[in-house]
Amino acid sequence: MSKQKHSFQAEVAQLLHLVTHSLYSNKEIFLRELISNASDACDKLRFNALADSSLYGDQPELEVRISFDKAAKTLTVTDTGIGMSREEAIDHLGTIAKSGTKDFVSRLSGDQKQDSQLIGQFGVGFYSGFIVADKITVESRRAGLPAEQGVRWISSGAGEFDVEDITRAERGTSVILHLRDDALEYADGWRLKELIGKYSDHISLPIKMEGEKWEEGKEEGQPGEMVKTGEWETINQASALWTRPKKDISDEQFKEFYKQVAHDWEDPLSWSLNRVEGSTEYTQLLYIPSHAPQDLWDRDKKAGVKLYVKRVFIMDDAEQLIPRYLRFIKGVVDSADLPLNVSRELLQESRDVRSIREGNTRRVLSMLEELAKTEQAAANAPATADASAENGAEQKVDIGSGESTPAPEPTEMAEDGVTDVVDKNDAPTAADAAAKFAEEATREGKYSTFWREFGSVLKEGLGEDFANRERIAKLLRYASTAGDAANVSLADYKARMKPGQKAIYYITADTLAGARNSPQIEVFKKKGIEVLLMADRVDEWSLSHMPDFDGTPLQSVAKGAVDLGDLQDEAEKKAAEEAAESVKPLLERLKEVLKDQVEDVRVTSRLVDSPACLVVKDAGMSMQLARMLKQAGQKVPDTKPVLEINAEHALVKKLEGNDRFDDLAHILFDQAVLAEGGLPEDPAAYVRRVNALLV
Ligand SMILES: Nc1ncnc2c1ncn2[C@@H]1O[C@H](COP(=O)(O)OP(=O)(O)OP(=O)(O)O)[C@@H](O)[C@H]1O
Repeated sequence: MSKQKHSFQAEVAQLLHLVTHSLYSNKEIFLRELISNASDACDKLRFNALADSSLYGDQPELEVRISFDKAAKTLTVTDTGIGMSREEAIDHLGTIAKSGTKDFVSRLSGDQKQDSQLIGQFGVGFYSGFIVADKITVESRRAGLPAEQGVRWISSGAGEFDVEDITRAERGTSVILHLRDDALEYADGWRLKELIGKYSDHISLPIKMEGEKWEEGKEEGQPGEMVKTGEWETINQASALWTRPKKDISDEQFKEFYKQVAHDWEDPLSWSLNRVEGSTEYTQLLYIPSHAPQDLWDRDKKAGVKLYVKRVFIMDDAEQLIPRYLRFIKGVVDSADLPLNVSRELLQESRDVRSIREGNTRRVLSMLEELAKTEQAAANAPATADASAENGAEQKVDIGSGESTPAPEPTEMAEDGVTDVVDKNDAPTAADAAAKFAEEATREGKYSTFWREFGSVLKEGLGEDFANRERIAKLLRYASTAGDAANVSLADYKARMKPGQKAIYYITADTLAGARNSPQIEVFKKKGIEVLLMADRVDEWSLSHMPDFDGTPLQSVAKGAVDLGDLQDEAEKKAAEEAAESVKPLLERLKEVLKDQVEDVRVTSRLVDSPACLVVKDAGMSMQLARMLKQAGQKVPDTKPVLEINAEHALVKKLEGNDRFDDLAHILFDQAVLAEGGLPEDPAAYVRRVNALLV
């Protein structure tokens, strides 16, 4: 087929524009991205060849070659991987298949600072070539196709690309970058070797470059030069990182490996490498990222743990290896026991896989406990204590058996992971944004960073992982009435409980401000009883799976009548009983007027400044959760709330004998709905009634 012009998918064109404009100051990452694609392509071939070894043809080696031509101003990355057919080149290099891309591009604002931060989190893969090249030629042949079915793809990154058929003797792909004049430093052997060492040393494939040697000038006075020897030399260590002894792996290498497997630009918060022996044998290298991906809330999103069997890549995102509530974890599991031809279906049934998943879960929980402990220790330490701990030093867990408690290594100062920021236009860049993020993460403490980014997902574990519920419970953090911080653990709360207090009190609302100012907690505030404030969508659901913590029941203050038990003195109890008695006729009248809206009307001692509030029955679903489910289009049982009134309040006292009783009763109810975060059923009627009072 002859040459054909194609247009990029709209999002690709937009992304390309941003890539070349926003990532300018960290341009060298393009090499990591291209080598990483080359390595993925080799992994894919190796995997497909398990079923069909003829795919190797007469070219059994899997390798990456990097070459450059100073005179032609080109840099070429060639791999002997799976390659691409014509259709694949059009599809894969002209569209972005990643989920969340549309959403991602729609969030780009045109503001360079914000956008570069977003791009940094998204990862740009192949397109990063355009940071240093004004034209890219890709030549490829898919494994198994004849030489005449090669393809050439050419684009200058401006909206269109050309595709034509070529004859290509070798299987695999060559990406030829036509370097921009300000990127000629990458047509240099030393510079390339330095970058390969920095970014790709951990890749298990050999990355080769043609050797060079110094040759003196042939005639007197003529300068000497480096000339190519024609021999290809392997530049990297070419052994999978997780197979090396821990002591031989530097922090930089761990971080680089993370960036490759997670497609992230920022350093991880923590990692753990372990060789597990026992009934099933495997190596796990797990990372906790430092920020949430775009699609964290997609519960069907595949987990980010890659499966290898005896060093052979089997699949990305093997969801069976990690429970869903830990879907943010990235890394690699290399099993010694699973068969090479293992399928996703087989994984579901495998006992080995179950025990790997349990081992991974325990390991991640240990890593989180370690982060929390370090942060707590730093917070408790006097100001002069070990500065490295306060600075959010790296958290690493030593290699060892999977069942051992991970021992943190001696700590070092955290690095920002960005070494070469050359800010050309004074504009903030992805690298700046990453550095700023790292600085913030350091300041707030790593566990707090983790909690801010992933806490809501971890909470799902209360309902999903019964066996580890207690460990998860200890990792929970909430805002509370005791202060402004949102890092109160249940253990902290328990330690501060008042004498006689029998429950851990909490309230859920649509927002933290709503929870903090809720009438339902007035008496708690007055008495100085701490209440945990929750505004996460998963809070109520997750807590329904945790009736108690460490033997103390958890009690929603918005459910059931408030019973402060021993926290109320005799005089208070007596006053409450008397008040209830005296307003009985009023309650009856209110019940009659509001019978369509409420289940019951009763007097409460929980209110101090407000006239009324709404609660649900003990086992009922909170109104907030019911609202949320309704919004999500789900069926919710039609239960009515209970209206509780404050017999001491002037408005309530005014009700008695008032000739506008019915209107006031409705206003009282609607205001309680508003205070709880809802909307009156008939807002216009509410406004009319209030206006009638105002004139
Ligand atoms: N060297 C290569 N050999 C074969 N296919 C390739 C090669 N480079 C890219 N591709 C194909 O092009 C697709 C797009 O590559 P790109 O780097 O943009 O995204 P990605 O690798 O899927 O994701 P990421 O942005 O996370 O790296 C790849 O998924 C792959 O199918």
